[in-house]
Amino acid sequence: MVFQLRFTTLVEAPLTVAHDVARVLGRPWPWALTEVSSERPFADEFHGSGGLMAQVRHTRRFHPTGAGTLVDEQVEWDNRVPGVLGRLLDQTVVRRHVLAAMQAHLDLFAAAAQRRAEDVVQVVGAALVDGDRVLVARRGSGQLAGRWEFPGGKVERGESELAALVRECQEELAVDIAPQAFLGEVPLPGVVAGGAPGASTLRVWWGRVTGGELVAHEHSEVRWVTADELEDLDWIPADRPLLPAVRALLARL
Ligand SMILES: Nc1nc2c([nH]c(=O)n2[C@H]2C[C@H](O)[C@@H](COP(=O)(O)OP(=O)(O)OP(=O)(O)O)O2)c(=O)[nH]1
Repeated sequence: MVFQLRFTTLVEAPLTVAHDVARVLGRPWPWALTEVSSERPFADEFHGSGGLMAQVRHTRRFHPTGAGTLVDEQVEWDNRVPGVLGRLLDQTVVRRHVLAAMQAHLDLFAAAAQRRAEDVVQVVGAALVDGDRVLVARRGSGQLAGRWEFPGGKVERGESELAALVRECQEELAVDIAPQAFLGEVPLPGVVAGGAPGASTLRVWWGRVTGGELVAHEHSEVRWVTADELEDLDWIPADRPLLPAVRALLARL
């Protein structure tokens, strides 16, 4: 008979940090587990067995949200003792042990991930929408010059993500914006602002222009494009996984 418990934790950290800290902390089981799959920074799965639990299956999924990373964990196990006695043992001993161990583990994890996030540079991007079009910007200089991106930039220490988004749009485009909702998050490869390789992510919010005259202060070009024109642009490769969410947004507005 298979027993299971599910745990959901909201961690104030980007996807990469939540995933990496979770992996450093491991799992709260006193025996070794074998990695079955790992897809950084979205999921991992470990199997093992020990104590009263046979065939433990522990899966974790990391979902980006506007408030941080939602970590969805499932612990499944089979009891070594069959039948009614096994069910009784599960209710009185095993389940309580799993709950207590996971609770302590998750509290530690959430605090550690939040602390680690303070040292990781966060990049924010704005998908600015007008009617059925979204504003895209072509990077004017640097290694990624000529590639298309969402206007935005690095969040400064002590600054909120949305304050950074508003500031960057003012600096880069000379417009006031009203952020509307979180759209998605992708890991950024390589080093961002001298941080650890692969530690930063780009978190994109959609919004509307509420004032100002659009001027490309830092980009070589800005363009309002429809959903059908998105795919053909020469995007920064890291941004491509965000395009389905932008298309879906334009379709439903
Ligand atoms: N703004 C933006 N940056 C992106 C996107 N995709 C992507 O990989 N990046 C990367 C490029 C850079 O390594 C980093 C953002 O840095 P940035 O140079 O725009 O930041 P910033 O405006 O704060 O610039 P600065 O202080 O260095 O002048 O994120 C995107 O869609 N928008």
